[in-house]
Amino acid sequence: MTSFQTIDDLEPGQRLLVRIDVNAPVEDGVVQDDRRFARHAETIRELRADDHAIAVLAHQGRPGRDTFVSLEQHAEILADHLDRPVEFVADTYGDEALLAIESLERSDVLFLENVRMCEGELPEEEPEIKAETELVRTLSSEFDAYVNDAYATAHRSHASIVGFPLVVGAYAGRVMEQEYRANTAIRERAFDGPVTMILGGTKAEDTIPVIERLADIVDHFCLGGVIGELFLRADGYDLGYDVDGTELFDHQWEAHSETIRDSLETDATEVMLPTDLAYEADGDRAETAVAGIEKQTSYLDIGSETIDRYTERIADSEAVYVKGGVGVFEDERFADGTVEILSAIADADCVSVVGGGDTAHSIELYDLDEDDFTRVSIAGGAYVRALTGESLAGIDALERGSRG
Ligand SMILES: Nc1ncnc2c1ncn2[C@@H]1O[C@H](COP(=O)(O)OP(=O)(O)O)[C@@H](O)[C@H]1O
Ligand SMILES: O=C(OP(=O)(O)O)[C@H](O)COP(=O)(O)O
Repeated sequence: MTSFQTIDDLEPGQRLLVRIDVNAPVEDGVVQDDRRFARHAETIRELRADDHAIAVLAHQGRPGRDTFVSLEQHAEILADHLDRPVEFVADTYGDEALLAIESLERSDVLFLENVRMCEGELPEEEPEIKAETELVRTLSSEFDAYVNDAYATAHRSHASIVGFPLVVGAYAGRVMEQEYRANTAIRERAFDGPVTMILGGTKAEDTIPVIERLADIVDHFCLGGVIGELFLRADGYDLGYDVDGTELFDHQWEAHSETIRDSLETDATEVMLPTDLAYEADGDRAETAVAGIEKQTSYLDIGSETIDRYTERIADSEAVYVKGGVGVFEDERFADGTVEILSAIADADCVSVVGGGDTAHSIELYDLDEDDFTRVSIAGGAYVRALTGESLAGIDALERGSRG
C-alpha cells in the first residue's frame, strides 16, 4: 500500500500550495465541464476549514492548442463551487503572484495563472531537474507545504507534479488519495468472464503503450478515435494521417508505430479495429467501409457496423473499461459511437469504469446516468496507467517527499 502523507497529516493554519487538475473541455475559449472543479472544491473546502491559506496551481490545455487559455474563468468556477470569492492573479511565480501570495490570509484562496505558461513546467523530465526550476525554487520558498490533488496529471513528470515534493513537505489531497485507491483497487479485481477495454480519444500516446501491458487483465480491446485510425494505418489502410490541418496523427505515429505493430501481432489479447468510419459530407454524417477507403479525409466517428460489433462484445463482457470517446462526440452528428457504446455498457450486467476528462463529459452531455456505471474516474491517462500496475510519477514523488 501507499506510504505518502495526506492532508490528515497537516497541522492547521499552514500556508499551502495546492496543485489541482481542472483541465477541462474548452470551446471558443469557454470551459464546458465542471466535474473536476466539483471534486477539488471538496479538498479545498476541507483545507479552508482547517484555517490554511491556499494558493491553487493548475493547468489548462497544452501550448499551441485552442484549449490553452488563462485560468481566470477557472477561478470563477471554483469560487461558485466553494460559494466564496477566489482571487485570481494573472501570473504564476513572478512579482505580481508573489505579492498576492504574501497578502494571503488564513482560509483565503488564490488562483495562480496556468502553470503551463511557465518555463520549466514542461516537458517531462526527472524530478531532480524539475526541483531545480525557477518555478519550483521560487514558489516553494513561499509555502509551508505542497498538496498534490491533481491525480489526473499524476502520470506526467512535470515540475508542478514532481518538483515540489523534493524541496518542501508534500501531502496528497483528497482527490489524489481517493482516485489513487479506487484505480489501484480496479487493477486488483479478478473476473471469471471476458474483460473488454474501449480505447479512443486523441491522446493515443497514453493508450498505445498500455495495450500490451494490460494483456494480463484485458481480453479484448475495441479501438476508435485517433488510436483506432493509427492502428488501421499500421494494418495497411490509407488513413490515420494529418489532413484538413489536424495535428493529431503524424507525430504520434512517428513515436509509436513500432509499438502499434507489435500490439497488432500479439496473441495475448484481441485488438478489434473499426471496419467502417463516419465523416462529414455536405454537412451531414456519411459512412464508408474501411476496406474501400482511398481518399484522405477526416474521420470523426466509428461507423454503424463497428458500433454493432463493439456493443456485441460489451454485452458478452463481465467488465468493461473505457478511456476516450470513439468519435468527436461534442458534435452530435459524430456522437453515435461514443453514446451507443456507453449506453450498451450502462445496459449490460457488467462492472464498468469510464475515465478521462473529456470522456466523463460525454456522460453528462448526452444525459446518460452516471449511476449506471460502477465508476466514473475524472482521470484518463493516469487511470489507464494505474491499471497496468505501474507507478505514477506524481505518486512516486509524494512517496519520496514523505520519506523526507
Ligand atoms: N476521430 C477523431 N478525430 C479527432 N478527435 C477525436 C476523434 N475521436 C475522438 N476524438 C476526440 O477525443 C477527445 C477525447 O480525447 P482524450 O483527451 O484523449 O480523452 P480524455 O480527456 O477523455 O482522456 C474528445 O474530445 C473527442 O472529440
Ligand atoms: O486531462 C488530463 O488528462 P486526460 O485527458 O488523460 O484525462 C490531464 O489534465 C493531463 O493533461 P495532459 O494530457 O495535457 O498532460
